Amino acid sequence: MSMIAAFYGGKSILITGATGFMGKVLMEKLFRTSPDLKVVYILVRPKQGQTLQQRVFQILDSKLFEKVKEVCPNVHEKIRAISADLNQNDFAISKEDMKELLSHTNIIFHCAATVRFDDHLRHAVQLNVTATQQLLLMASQMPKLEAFIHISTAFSNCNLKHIDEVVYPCPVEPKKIIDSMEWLDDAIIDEITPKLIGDWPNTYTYTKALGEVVVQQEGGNLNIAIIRPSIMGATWQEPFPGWVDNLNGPSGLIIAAGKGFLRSIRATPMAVADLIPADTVVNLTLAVGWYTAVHRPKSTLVYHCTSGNLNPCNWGKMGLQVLATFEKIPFERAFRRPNADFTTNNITTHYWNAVSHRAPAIIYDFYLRLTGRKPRMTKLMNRLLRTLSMLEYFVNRSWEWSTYNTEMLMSELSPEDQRVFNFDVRQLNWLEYIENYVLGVKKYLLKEDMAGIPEAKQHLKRLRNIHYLFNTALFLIAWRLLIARSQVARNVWFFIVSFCYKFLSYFRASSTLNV
Ligand SMILES: CCCCCCCCCCCCCCCCCCCCCCCC(=O)SCCNC(=O)CCNC(=O)[C@H](O)C(C)(C)COP(=O)(O)OP(=O)(O)OC[C@H]1O[C@@H](n2cnc3c(N)ncnc32)[C@H](O)[C@@H]1OP(=O)(O)O
Ligand SMILES: NC(=O)C1=CN([C@@H]2O[C@H](COP(=O)(O)OP(=O)(O)OC[C@H]3O[C@@H](n4cnc5c(N)ncnc54)[C@H](OP(=O)(O)O)[C@@H]3O)[C@@H](O)[C@H]2O)C=CC1
Repeated sequence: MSMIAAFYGGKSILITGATGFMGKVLMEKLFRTSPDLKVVYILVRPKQGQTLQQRVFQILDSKLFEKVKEVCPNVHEKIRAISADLNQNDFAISKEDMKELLSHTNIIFHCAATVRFDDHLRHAVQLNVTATQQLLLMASQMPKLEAFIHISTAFSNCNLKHIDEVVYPCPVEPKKIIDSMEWLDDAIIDEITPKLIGDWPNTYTYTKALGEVVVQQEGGNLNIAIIRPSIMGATWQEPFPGWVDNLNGPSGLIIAAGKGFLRSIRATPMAVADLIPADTVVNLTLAVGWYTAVHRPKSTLVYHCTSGNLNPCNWGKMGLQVLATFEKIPFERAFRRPNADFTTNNITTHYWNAVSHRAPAIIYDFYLRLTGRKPRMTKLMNRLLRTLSMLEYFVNRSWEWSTYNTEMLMSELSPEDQRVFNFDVRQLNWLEYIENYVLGVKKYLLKEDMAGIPEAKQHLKRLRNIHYLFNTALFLIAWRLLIARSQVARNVWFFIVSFCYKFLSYFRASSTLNV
C-alpha cells in the first residue's frame, strides 16, 4: 500500500491554479491515487463567460480525467470550486467560503501564478508575490493545516549559474516592492522595471524569486516546502504519455516548427534543455506534501525538480528528435515543410529571420491580397519572432541545480511509493519522451486526428515540389539576369555547357565502342 496515497485519504486539500497546466495534472493524480480524499477546494475565477461549475465540468470532461472517473465516480462531488480572484483583497472570497476553507483545510498546494514573461511588474507582483503573502496569512489561520506547498520555478534564480536548494535573498526586500506597487503609477513602474529586475531576464522570474523570499520570511510556524520545477513539458507516463494543453515552454515552438512557420531559432545546441515532465513534477509535489506534513522538517526545504544533473538532454538533441518525429507524424495543413535549424550568432539570426521568416510571410500575404483575402501571416510571424526573442535567454545558457533534497526524499520513500509517485528522471528515455510530446501536441493541443496523417504527408510532398519548383525558377531567373549583365558569367556558362556536351559525347562514344 502506498503511504503517500493513504496519507491523502480523508484530507481536505486546497489548490490554487487548479485550472492551469500543472493544477489539472495534480488534481488528476490526487483523485486517481487517493479517491477517498475528503474534498479538494479549488480557487477559481469565472473566465471567458464560463461559470465556475462550467469550468470544472470542462476539466472533468477532458481526456485527462477519463481514468479518474473510473476510480472515483463521484469526483465532481469532491471538487468544491470557490469563487476567488487572487488579484483581489482576501481573494474576493465570500465570508462563508472563507470560514469553510479556514476551518477544514489540511494541505495547501499553491500553484497559481502569472507565467507570462512580459507581464507588467505590478500584475506580476500582485499575483506571484502579494497573493502568496495573503495565502500565507490565510494559512496561518487554519488550525488543521499540516503542510503548505509553494510551487516556484527553477529559474527564480536564473541570474546565478549554480543554484542550491536554498532561498536566495533579493536585492530589494519584497515588502518594499509590494508597498511601492501601491503608490507608483504605471508609467513610473515601466521606467524602473529594468533597474528593479536587474540581471533577471523578465518580470516572471524576478517575481517568483520575490515570492520565495516572502514564503521564507512570512511562513511563521507553518510547515512549508518550496518546489522548483524547470521547464514543465507534456506528461511522461501518467495518466498517459504526451498530455499537454497549453503553449508555454517548448509546446508553442513545437507547433510553430511542425506547421513550418519556425525555420530557425537562436539557440545553443549544446546547452542543456532542462525539461521536466508535468507528471514528474506532480509526483514530487505530492511526495513533498506527505513528507512535509508527516516529518515536519525544522526549516523550509526547497526541492529542485530538474533533469539536467541526473539525465541531461541538450537543445540540439531535442530539436533533431522533434524534426524526426514530424517525418513520422506530420501536422496537418503546414505552411511550409518543417525544417528548422539553430543559429548561434546575431548576424545569422537576422539573416534567417529576414529570409526564412519575414520574406515568406510577405510573399504569402501578397498572395492572400491578390486572391481577395485578408493578409495575416506577417502579423503571426511578428508574434512568433517576439516569442522567440523572449525564450532565447533560456535556450542559450545552461544551469546547474543541486538536487540533494529531492534525492533525499526519493530515498525516504517506500519501494511502492517510489513506483506510484515516481520522480526519478534517470529512468526517462528522452527520444521516446520527445516523440510522445510531439504526438501529444498534435492530439491534445491541435486536436488533429491520427487518421489525417496520410493526407498531411501528401500535403508535405506537394510543399516539397512547390519548394523545388520555386527554387529552380528563382535560380534560373537569377542566372539569366547574371548572364545578361556579366561577361564572366557568360564565360562560365559556356564553359559548363561545352564541358557537359563533351562529357556526354565521350560517354556516348565509349558506350558505342563497348557494344
Ligand atoms: C537542429 C534542429 C533544430 C530544430 C528546432 C525546431 C524544434 C523546436 C523545438 C523547441 C525548441 C526550443 C524550445 C524552447 C523553449 C524554451 C522555454 C523556456 C522557458 C523557461 C522558463 C521557465 C519555466 C517556467 O517557470 S514558467 C512557464 C514558462 N512560461 C512561458 O512559457 C510563457 C511564455 N509566454 C509568454 O510570456 C507570452 O505568451 C509571450 C510573451 C511569448 C507572447 O505574448 P503576446 O502578448 O504576444 O501573446 P499572447 O497573447 O500570450 O499569445 C498570442 C498568440 O501566441 C500564442 N502563444 C503564446 N505563447 C506562445 C509560445 N510560447 N509559443 C508560441 N505561441 C505562443 C498564443 O496562443 C496566441 O495565439 P492566438 O492564436 O492569438 O490565440
Ligand atoms: N509551466 C512551466 O513550465 C512551469 C511552471 N512553473 C510554476 O508552476 C505553477 C503552475 O504553472 P502552470 O500550471 O504552467 O501555469 P498556468 O498558466 O497553466 O496556470 C496558472 C493558474 O493560475 C491561475 N490564476 C492566474 N491568475 C489568477 C487569479 N487572478 N486568480 C485566480 N487564479 C489565477 C490560473 O487560472 P485561470 O485558469 O483562471 O487563468 C491557472 O489556474 C506556477 O506557479 C508556475 O510558476 C514552474 C516551472 C515551470
